Amino acid sequence: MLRIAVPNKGSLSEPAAEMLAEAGYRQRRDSRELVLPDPENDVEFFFLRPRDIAVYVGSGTVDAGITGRDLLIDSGVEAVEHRRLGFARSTFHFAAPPDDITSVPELAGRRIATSYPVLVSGYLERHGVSAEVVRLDGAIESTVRLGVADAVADVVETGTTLRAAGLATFGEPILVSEAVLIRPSGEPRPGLDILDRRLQGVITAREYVLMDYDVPVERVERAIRITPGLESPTVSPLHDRGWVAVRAMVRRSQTHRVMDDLYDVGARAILVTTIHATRL
Ligand SMILES: Nc1ncnc2c1ncn2[C@@H]1O[C@H](COP(=O)(O)OP(=O)(O)OP(=O)(O)O)[C@@H](O)[C@H]1O
Ligand SMILES: O=P(O)(O)OC[C@H]1O[C@H](OP(=O)(O)OP(=O)(O)O)[C@H](O)[C@@H]1O
Ligand SMILES: [Mg+2]
Repeated sequence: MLRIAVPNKGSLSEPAAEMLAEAGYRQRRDSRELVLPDPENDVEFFFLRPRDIAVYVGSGTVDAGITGRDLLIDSGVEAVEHRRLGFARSTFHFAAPPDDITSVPELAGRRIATSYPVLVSGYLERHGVSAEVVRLDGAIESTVRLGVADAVADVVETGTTLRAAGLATFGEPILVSEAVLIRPSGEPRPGLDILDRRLQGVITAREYVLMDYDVPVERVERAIRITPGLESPTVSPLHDRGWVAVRAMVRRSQTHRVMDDLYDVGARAILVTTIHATRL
């Protein structure tokens, strides 16, 4: 049985559970369940604190885990990022009151509050800046107002929390993060390939839509240049010999541009369908 660590709380927990359910795995019914065997799929889930997951994976106690790239790096543990999962996207930034600090060199000798001390210290060291790192568990944005720090280093998604605290980011992002599947270093454990293929299937199903349309035979080559599909689009005859039907996968983010372009070359009855699952 493949042992998989899954976040039990926080921002990663719900989207991770959703992705696993879409990949055909059992879901826990109660958020207090700590272990969930899924014998039908030959896996066992362990619900753990997101911050601890890298530690369990690094030591080989579990065979794989879902966590954030920022948490993996901050753990300092040797575990391998096996696949990006495309949710819980964020950037990790320095921020401070804009009338005080606006560049990384200005952090020298100042106090920086963060929940990610290893990640931040590593960055400062690489940039030759010597500053005091103050480790706190959360609500980092409040620390400047409360006088325990001069700047912060924290997760930024929309920037709303920073703005509300009167702070502004400066410098390049310290890290671009998202949820990732991690595994112990060395050879992947047997069974990881199946989990990985299933998760990849969910990611693809989310990233693509299925597009169907009819197009006059003499314009089909032009239409297909707009929707080349993943390997090659399906072209089927219609009852009216002058037309064919085409089916292809299209990037979700491109849906409307592609429909406009198809319409312009003469395609009609353009239909878009959501994909539930894929195995490529
Ligand atoms: N607002 C957010 N948007 C996207 N990702 C986020 C956000 N907040 C935290 N994360 C990500 O969640 C992971 C941290 O999860 P963790 O559960 O430790 O903290 P949390 O989500 O802030 O939960 P809590 O503060 O409720 O304990 C990191 O990978 C981080 O990048
Ligand atoms: O850029 P935003 O969209 O505002 O999101 C970023 C905020 O979200 C998270 O905080 P969370 O709500 O988890 O509280 P915490 O600081 O107590 O962890 C993170 O730590 C930031 O504070
Ligand atoms: Mg938080």
